[in-house]
Amino acid sequence: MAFSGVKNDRGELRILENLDELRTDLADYIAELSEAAVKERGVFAVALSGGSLIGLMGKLCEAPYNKTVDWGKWYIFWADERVVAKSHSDSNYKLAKDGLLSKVPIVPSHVHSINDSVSAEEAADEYTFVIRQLVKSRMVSVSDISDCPKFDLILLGMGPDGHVASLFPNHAVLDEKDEWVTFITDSPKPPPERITFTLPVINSASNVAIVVTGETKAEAVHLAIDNIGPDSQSVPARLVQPTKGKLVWFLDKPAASKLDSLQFSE
Ligand SMILES: O=C1O[C@H](COP(=O)(O)O)[C@@H](O)[C@H](O)[C@H]1O
Repeated sequence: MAFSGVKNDRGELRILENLDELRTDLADYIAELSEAAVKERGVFAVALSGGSLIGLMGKLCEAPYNKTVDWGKWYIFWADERVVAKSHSDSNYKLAKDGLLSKVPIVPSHVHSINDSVSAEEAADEYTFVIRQLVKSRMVSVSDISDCPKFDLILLGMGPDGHVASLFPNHAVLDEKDEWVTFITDSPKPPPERITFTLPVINSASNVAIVVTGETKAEAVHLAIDNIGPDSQSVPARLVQPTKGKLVWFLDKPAASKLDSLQFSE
């Protein structure tokens, strides 16, 4: 690892030498959280994102994780989803199914994807209802300081504009305080219609990981993590601040290249 430590109030930073190291560290981290949650609660409720994240989770499909992780106890959700058919190449569900879920023994009824045959608004409402039922049965915990669900882990990627889930810069969706899951129909990144966890839900999780690679995202990483004043407030990733949970950043060296004053151990 090139650097590991805590950076101001922005959580733990893990900067990895290369993508292979990042994939291994991420798999270890997820496997450890899964083991701890299963020991404590009997289940592991994890929300995925789309994009590059799924490929970076690939080691979980390999030994030893494919055998040692208690896959039967996993409950899968999406922190955001594109409102397209599940068979569409833009679907975050399809991405995760092809790249991860079809390769490990997850129980199909534990996979909670959105209804792809209704409007974005209906899909967000139905998804909220699904999560509510699972909170009632305690498959998903509940926050002790709000009525929000408390996922064991929410895994986020970040776009070059600093968006996380489908929370885009300067979008009204960033101000949503009442809903758990909301929708947008004007995403600046196609496809336009999406559902997304809101900031209160993301910030109620026990653990949040933001996984970012590549130089094209270095400026957004700098704005999201370093103390640089008002400019940074428009970066959605900066608004990820778990109230009681733990935030960990997984970065490769190019993504971390614009961070202030970090000493890399070569
Ligand atoms: O559109 C989306 O983009 C982000 C970032 O994707 P990446 O490919 O740049 O990592 C992703 O986290 C989100 O789930 C997705 O819907």
